[in-house]
Amino acid sequence: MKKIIIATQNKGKAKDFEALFGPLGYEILTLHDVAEDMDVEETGSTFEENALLKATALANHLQTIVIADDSGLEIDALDGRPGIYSARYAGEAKSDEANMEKVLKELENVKESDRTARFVCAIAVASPSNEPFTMRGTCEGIIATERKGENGFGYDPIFFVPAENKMMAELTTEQKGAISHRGNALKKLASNLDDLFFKA
Ligand SMILES: O=c1[nH]c(=O)c2ncn([C@@H]3O[C@H](COP(=O)(O)OP(=O)(O)OP(=O)(O)O)[C@@H](O)[C@H]3O)c2[nH]1
Ligand SMILES: [Mg+2]
Repeated sequence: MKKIIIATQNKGKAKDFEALFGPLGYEILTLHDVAEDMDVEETGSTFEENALLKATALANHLQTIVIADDSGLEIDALDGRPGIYSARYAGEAKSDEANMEKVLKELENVKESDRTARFVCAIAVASPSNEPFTMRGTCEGIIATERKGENGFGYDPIFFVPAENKMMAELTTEQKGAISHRGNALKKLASNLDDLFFKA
């Protein structure tokens, strides 16, 4: 099977990528498979900058083409926070539970019509020989007042998707891929994956 390397430590993201790329005939490898110790500091000020940092570091290390994903949740009532700090919003432990708790508390007195938010995903593709590039996908939603659903990761249990009338964590991985920020960013790539990764 053709292999695609994703520069991520996040197992939830890896699952999303598998659902998106598996049906197209690709196997997903992550940092856990190819460079267990690699931890790139996310010092950029945008999703794109951080995705490029992660992708170029691993592409240089492995001398092959790789993908990275930098993503997060922008909440309008919080002026776009947690944004690029989504993974560590409640501290360096990167706890999904603590992050959701913090968001719910900050929105305690915010009414439903003001709880609009979006997931943003920047995908970067880097290789030893070509200029790296990025693409972005988004997914609009509303922050609920309590958790619901068992699937997904991160803030999925508190992110209501009006288009599906369900929480993100109530969707299967395949359903999430069809409408998510990650899926939307990757759609732009999927049609020329073979050209990019497996040129003869
Ligand atoms: O509910 C969610 N559904 C999603 O689909 C989603 N995508 C991103 N996020 C949040 O944003 C952080 C990314 O931060 P991030 O891009 O730095 O990734 P990360 O640090 O988790 O792993 P890595 O890829 O950097 O190794 C994640 O941890 C999550 O908190 C999501 N939450
Ligand atoms: Mg990260």
